[in-house]
Amino acid sequence: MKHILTIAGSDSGGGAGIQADLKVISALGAYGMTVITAITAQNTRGVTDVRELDPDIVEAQIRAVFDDIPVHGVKVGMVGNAVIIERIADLLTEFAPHPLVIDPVMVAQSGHNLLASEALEALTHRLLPLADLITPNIPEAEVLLGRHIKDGGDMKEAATELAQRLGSHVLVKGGHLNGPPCDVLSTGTSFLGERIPTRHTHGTGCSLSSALTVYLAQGYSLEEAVEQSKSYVASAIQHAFPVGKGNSPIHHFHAWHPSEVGGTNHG
Ligand SMILES: Nc1ncnc2c1ncn2[C@@H]1O[C@H](COP(=O)(O)OP(=O)(O)OP(=O)(O)O)[C@@H](O)[C@H]1O
Ligand SMILES: Cc1ncc(COP(=O)(O)O)c(N)n1
Repeated sequence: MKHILTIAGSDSGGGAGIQADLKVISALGAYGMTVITAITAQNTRGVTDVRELDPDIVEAQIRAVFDDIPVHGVKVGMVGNAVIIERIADLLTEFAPHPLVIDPVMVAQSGHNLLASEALEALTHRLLPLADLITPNIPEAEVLLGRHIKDGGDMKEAATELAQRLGSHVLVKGGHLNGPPCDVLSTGTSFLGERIPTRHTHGTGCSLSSALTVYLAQGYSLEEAVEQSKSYVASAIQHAFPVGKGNSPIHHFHAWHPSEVGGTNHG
């Protein structure tokens, strides 16, 4: 059983962030550990408040895990601000865990900012270069590159250029473009899926990066890990059921408890 650590923000609604990560890690047969960087007051309708934690308690959590428990893979999600980023980067340099998957979370699906604007510099120069794999969605890749991405060709160029700049593999996720969702890896491989017509996709990005961390830790190749993770997330979207009045999370434990209402356009 692999031990996987997620360093991310808490989502009180249970659909994204630390809560989604822990569900994915457990559903895919690994042991999950958590370092919380920020607490969000959040539900299926949006984020109403955010508190970033003191970097000392972020550091204490990371040290508590690494001092005692073998870590077989780390995923990083919402990191909040530059001071927390610097601290995490120092500690990940010290402990050097692999695989290290970083989801450069910037804005929640609901539109709330999850990364301070002054933190971009620290993210790109201190944290992202430590990653084995970075998983930006299209708006995040646009911010990292400083240009617009409008189609599959642009996504391919973006993945290759970011990989060269940051010295890691990059998976640009295509959920935000119209049509069948296609994710593009910096190795040149594209992963085409079928678009499931539902608004219940809260936490898909968090879930994909957690799944990638587990599969890579379990010894899958990069391409296999993307294939498996995409297929897991697609099934979880397919089985999503409404839990609130807004955009509900995906169903992480669909393999054990298939939902009867899961599927399309409900809610
Ligand atoms: N409606 C959909 N049907 C099938 N797959 C989807 C759908 N929407 C997104 N995906 C897939 O889910 C994963 C996450 O993609 P997306 O581009 O939405 O990332 P994200 O914006 O970080 O996620 P989030 O929506 O949680 O912010 C990708 O593998 C993408 O292809
Ligand atoms: C704590 C936390 N981390 C990440 C996300 C992004 O997920 P989404 O884009 O699905 O809102 C979020 N909403 N909250």
